[in-house]
Amino acid sequence: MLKLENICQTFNKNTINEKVLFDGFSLSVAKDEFVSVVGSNGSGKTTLLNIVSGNLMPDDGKVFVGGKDVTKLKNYKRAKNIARVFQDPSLGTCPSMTIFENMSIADNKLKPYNLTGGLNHKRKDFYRSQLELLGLGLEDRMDTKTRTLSGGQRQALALIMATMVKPDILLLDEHTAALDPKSSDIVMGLTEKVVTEKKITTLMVTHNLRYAIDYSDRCIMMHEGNIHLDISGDEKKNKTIADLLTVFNEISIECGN
Ligand SMILES: Nc1ncnc2c1ncn2[C@@H]1O[C@H](COP(=O)(O)OP(=O)(O)OP(=O)(O)O)[C@@H](O)[C@H]1O
Repeated sequence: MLKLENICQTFNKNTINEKVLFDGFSLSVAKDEFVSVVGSNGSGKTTLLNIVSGNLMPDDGKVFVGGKDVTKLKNYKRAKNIARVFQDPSLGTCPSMTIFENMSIADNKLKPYNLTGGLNHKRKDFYRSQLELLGLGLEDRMDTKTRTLSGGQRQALALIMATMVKPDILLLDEHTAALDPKSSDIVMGLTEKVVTEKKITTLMVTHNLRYAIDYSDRCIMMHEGNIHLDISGDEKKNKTIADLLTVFNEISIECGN
């Protein structure tokens, strides 16, 4: 479903701050696979998501989604097929609009004039059923402005909005990092439910090693723009957080951190 081939990316080329991040980076993600991406600060996780979403055009290499070469496609065009939930709960929803208005906009995503499409009252029952999936009672608060929701509720809503029109790929960019431990667990559980029920190919960047092991089909650990560890199946099942931490520390020691 997703393929990155020989990606090269250097920041601040030919300056004293030159940073070669990717030098022939490749990754393939199968359809419906849920991949967690962990790694130290600066290892390239967010840049990887930016390259997939089209927010950053790599210096070299190719990006394929569903077999189609999207390397030259701008981010707003890729948004039809790729959805993203960010770390900051305020980025996924419009705070001055109600839950219903926010969902109408997300629902009209693929229509040509989505802002003028207006509110689709005929779809209200569908929106309600989507919100019911969350089990947070938001279906009874559809006229509530989203700015009055908690961070966890907003992230849960952002998740539903991002997946309401099923994307080919869902990018989760540390989407639980700004939440308290309980809300974070709730949103992570909801993520698993939504992604499994809707069968969405997912790439989740997280610093939470427990989430990385427990919720994904496959876990990759990045280090300095390379994949240092790539585990799935029984190999992943048998790994503990302590095992992952050991690998993490080994890399850091090699680096002299
Ligand atoms: N626009 C940019 N200009 C210059 N350098 C950049 C830019 N974007 C990323 N970098 C550099 O590339 C490296 C990887 O950054 P990236 O944000 O992808 O790491 P990360 O793994 O997501 O880190 P974190 O866990 O801290 O979010 C870092 O050294 C960063 O400073």
